[in-house]
Amino acid sequence: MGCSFSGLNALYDAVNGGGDVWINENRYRIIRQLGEGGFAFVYLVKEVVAEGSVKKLKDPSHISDNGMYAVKKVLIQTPEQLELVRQEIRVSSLFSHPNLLPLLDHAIIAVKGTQEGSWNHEAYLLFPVHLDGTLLDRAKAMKEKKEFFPTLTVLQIFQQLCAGLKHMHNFEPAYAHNDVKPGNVLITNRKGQPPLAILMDFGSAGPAKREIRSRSEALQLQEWAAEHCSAPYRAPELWDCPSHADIDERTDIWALGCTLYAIMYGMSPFEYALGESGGSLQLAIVNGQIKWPPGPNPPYPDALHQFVIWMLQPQVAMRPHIEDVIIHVDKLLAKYST
Ligand SMILES: Nc1ncnc2c1ncn2[C@@H]1O[C@H](COP(=O)(O)OP(=O)(O)OP(=O)(O)O)[C@@H](O)[C@H]1O
Repeated sequence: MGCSFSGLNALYDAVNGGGDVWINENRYRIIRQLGEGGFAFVYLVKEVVAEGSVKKLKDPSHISDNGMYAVKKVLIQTPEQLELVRQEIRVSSLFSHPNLLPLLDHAIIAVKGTQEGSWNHEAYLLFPVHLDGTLLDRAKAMKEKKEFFPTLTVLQIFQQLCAGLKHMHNFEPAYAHNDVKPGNVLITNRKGQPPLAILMDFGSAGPAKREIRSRSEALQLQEWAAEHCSAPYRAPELWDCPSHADIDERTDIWALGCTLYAIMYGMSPFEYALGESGGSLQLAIVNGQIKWPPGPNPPYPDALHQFVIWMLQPQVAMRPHIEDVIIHVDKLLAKYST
């Protein structure tokens, strides 16, 4: 799926009252908005099939039975934003795994800017739609109701995230997702099966290994991380990077540890610092100061708490790789599924 760039490839259909989007040869009717991000809106769309026409998606295994999809519209105002979207498209196209959201089609178009003679761009990215929302929505709703996922469900969701990440970490060269968090996991309920967990949003993903060899490289990395890696899930080495450091995909393992905690308790283990007067998220993270919910009789066995602590090693050299994490989650699943 190469990066197409043409005013003809996709165009917002003004003639039809702005209700339709074209992505290459396929036309989609916008049903409603599903969510929004920094410069993006995500819509539920239904494919408009002209009589006698045949659906032309590159990978026919992703053709939806009911014609429903998600379209992400990204507003692009600077060359840097255009390069970021192109990067997201390139990276998304690299992977094919049941726990990673596939990019089905895309188009980038030029649109007239507000100033006379100026041009901006819009990107349209087509994905399978998952209408049950994100892990963040679910974990927050449960927290409000003071409910908890059963231990087995926590592990089943977590195992799927690990499987998706392993696919990225084992890529040649290794890729890091760089923004693993509950808001980037789509959760779908399935009858008689554990919920399906799918990692999405590859806007921050890239080759994982970086050799930092000077103060200015370290500061550049911190600046990049401040923009791309959500603060409560950001690894210590991305907050306070030494002038000589070998960064690798274990930044994702840190975020994964925070995400396991969030599946249980609805927030990052460091988010408490934001609510404390004089509290500092960065200090809590670089010192690895996890706060567990107070009170006796925690809803989860100590083995799950220890699992989180093991992934949240502030020193990268001590932090496990994805293969180690998978061995451990498999062991816990065997233990708690009986
Ligand atoms: N395939 C999908 N199916 C259903 N809902 C989706 C889908 N993709 C995205 N969404 C919804 O749209 C929201 C924003 O999507 P996404 O995270 O990709 O945008 P973003 O601009 O990269 O966001 P952020 O600024 O948080 O990184 C998600 O939180 C989710 O609620």
